[in-house]
Amino acid sequence: MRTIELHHVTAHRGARPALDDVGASLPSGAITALVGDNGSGKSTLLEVLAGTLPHAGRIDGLPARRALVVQRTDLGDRLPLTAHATVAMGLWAERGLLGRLRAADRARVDAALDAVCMRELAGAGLSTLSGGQRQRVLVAQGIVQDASLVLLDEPTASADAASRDRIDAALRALALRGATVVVATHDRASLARADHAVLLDRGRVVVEGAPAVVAAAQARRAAEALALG
Ligand SMILES: Nc1ncnc2c1ncn2[C@@H]1O[C@H](COP(=O)(O)OP(=O)(O)OP(=O)(O)O)[C@@H](O)[C@H]1O
Repeated sequence: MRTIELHHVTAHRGARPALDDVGASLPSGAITALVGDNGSGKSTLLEVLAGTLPHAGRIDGLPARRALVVQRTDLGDRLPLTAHATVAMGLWAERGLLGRLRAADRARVDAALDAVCMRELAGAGLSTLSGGQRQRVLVAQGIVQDASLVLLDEPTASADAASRDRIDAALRALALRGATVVVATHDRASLARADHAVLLDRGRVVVEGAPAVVAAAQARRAAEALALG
């Protein structure tokens, strides 16, 4: 698999550009962290990569099999679904609306639940799970799709330290099997554990490179903003 390359990518939310002339490289077999303040364009970039938001500019190397994991910890309040059924929904795009799951499908769903340590709670209703557990189920829904590009919007936002570690380990396993993993995150530990990082500010790329370099740039900018009052 090859690196995904973005060239002069621009995308609008209403009349305003939410991404403005973005250039970046997303290596395969690696985790890329997207960081930046609220409203800097992280979610917009994920949606452009997922193909759910139109854009101008060029993206080379975008694979057909893409999975987007959104941050929706309120999900179970409205849908009477078990964790297992939620993960099985990840197979719909590939297999159509499923009736009875085949043994091979069930094995894939079980493996995805295993990857986030949620197999024991497979039969639990989403509404009975904590925010962090629901988030793990959504990550499993992303894993089950066997996508070459896995996009996750703040997958550890409402997770405790143990859930965060499990999610990060599951993302590492995806990268090890060759996937390009892109994670929008505000979590410094997740940034530090990534292989590559992109810092966005108001829709533009400020710096791209090693996580430590990007973290230092982010800290410098925060200190400058504080000094300016
Ligand atoms: N549905 C929407 N309609 C109009 N504008 C939007 C919409 N969603 C986001 N925006 C705007 O687009 C810009 C980029 O938002 P985006 O959600 O991509 O940022 P983000 O970096 O993911 O932020 P956060 O860290 O808060 O999730 C912001 O100016 C935001 O106000």
